[in-house]
Amino acid sequence: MSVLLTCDVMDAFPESASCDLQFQQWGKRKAISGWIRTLKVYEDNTLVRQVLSEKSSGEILVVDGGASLHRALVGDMIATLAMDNGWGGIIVYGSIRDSAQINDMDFSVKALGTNPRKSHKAGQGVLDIPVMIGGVTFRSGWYVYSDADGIVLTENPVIL
Ligand SMILES: O=C([O-])CC(=O)C(=O)O
Repeated sequence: MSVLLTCDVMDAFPESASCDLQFQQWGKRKAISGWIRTLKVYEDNTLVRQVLSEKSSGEILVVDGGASLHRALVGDMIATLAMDNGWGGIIVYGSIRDSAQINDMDFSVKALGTNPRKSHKAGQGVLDIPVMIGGVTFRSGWYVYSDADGIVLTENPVIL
């Protein structure tokens, strides 16, 4: 099934929320879309792993990691877990590691950058709260399109 591209969504609905932040992208799945789940953490990926351990019908986990480039919130093990559980992709406002391995996966991970330093495991964080990233607010239950050109949010899936 082909996924609607961010440009198509913006051309059809120019007032849609387009994230200005320039993320890096890893994984072979270059264009994804899906319902959003949000998670806010800081240098602690316990809840990232916990949420992605749940089965999903293609949702995209948006992790607000406070833009920290100091510790990786996702590595190849968590990315594999997410893919195997049916998640549509992961967007991290922070860092990842094992980026070369993730790049070879049939999955999509976006993040600000990479750091090999591992995350804390204290279990702190908040699930399903609105998070503001790159000038737009990601909300659980909204819809997201993500591809090589950017990230666009809509309240519901766009039908063209
Ligand atoms: O377990 C972690 O903290 C992250 C990681 O390296 C992985 O997912 O492979």
